[in-house]
Amino acid sequence: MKAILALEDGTYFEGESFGAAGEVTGELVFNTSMTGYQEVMTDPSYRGQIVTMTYPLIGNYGINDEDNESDEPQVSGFVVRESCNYPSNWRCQKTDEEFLKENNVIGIQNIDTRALTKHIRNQGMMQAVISTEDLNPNSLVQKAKESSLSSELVQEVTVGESYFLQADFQSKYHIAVLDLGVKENMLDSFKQCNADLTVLPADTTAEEILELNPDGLFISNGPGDPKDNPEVIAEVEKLVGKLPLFGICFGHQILALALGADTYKLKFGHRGANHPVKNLSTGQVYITSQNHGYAVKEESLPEEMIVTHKNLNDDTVEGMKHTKLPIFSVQYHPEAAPGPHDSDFLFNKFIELIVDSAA
Ligand SMILES: NC(=O)CC[C@H](N)C(=O)O
Repeated sequence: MKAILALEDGTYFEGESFGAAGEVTGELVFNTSMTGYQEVMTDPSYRGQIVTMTYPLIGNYGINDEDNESDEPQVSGFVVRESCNYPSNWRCQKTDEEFLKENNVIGIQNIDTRALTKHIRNQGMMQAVISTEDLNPNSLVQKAKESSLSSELVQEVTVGESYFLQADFQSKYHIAVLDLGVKENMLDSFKQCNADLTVLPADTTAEEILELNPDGLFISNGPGDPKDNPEVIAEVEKLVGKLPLFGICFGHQILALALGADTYKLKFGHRGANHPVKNLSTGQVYITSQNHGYAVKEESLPEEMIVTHKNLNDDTVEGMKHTKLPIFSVQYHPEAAPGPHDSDFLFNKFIELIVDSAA
């Protein structure tokens, strides 16, 4: 079945429907990871976005029940050059197309994803629409223009009720997790560090968090513009100086805003599994997994916050820490699902910070 991908600037691409039929709008972004399409599809940070995979063959090892980063696919739409109909892997349970179809996610294939990506790199991220129903490019461009990224994406992905998770081995620490769209693999990473977790809805207040008496608070990844969440930022601000704090990606941005700094939107973001990040104090470079469209403004950081990491591609802030309090955060994804495991140790680093600050 024919499908069209149309962008708000008037550009459009004809392709073939794959996954569910219908029509969907979203912010068009690209991801350069060669593997990990299942983790990308199910990462709640992609809520509201149409994701283009730049690697040309997607789906070749299929989909399994274990690698999801959340309960369902989160992307609004999925764009590929070619989806594989005959995946081959011992863990494979279904094809990517079956997965999208059964979860009602609209995909499009046979797209020149190289040309599309170059276009987004030049023009920046923008709203787009995929349709199998309306095949009139002019009307589709109009629909893309009229759409916008929702400001309530966190409410769509956060947990309804808090829940408890036990550490994989001996329980030694208790970490409160502010779930703004948390990826499963972040929870797994903490569980492997002897941490019990209480996962909390995004509207949990600072008082409620303190009542749990946790050893620290982890602020998770999440979708959309961090500034669309003033209530969350205000509650995190109240916890500065009260608990050890660690933020990843969206959590890093929320933490920066809570400390009085500012964030801004990047032109086309960082989404992929090989972004080089430099630790400014050791000079060591890590290859990191990333997925973000916003970043922290370096010059807006208060004096007590220092930049610890920078992206070697564009010199943007990738990590920060407080000079006196046990607070640090990174923009990249140490849990790396998908991606390299260079930065796994950061989960343990938070535990060490908790131990040190209690001593
Ligand atoms: N992975 C994330 O947490 C993404 C954070 C934020 N939504 C951004 O795009 O910058």
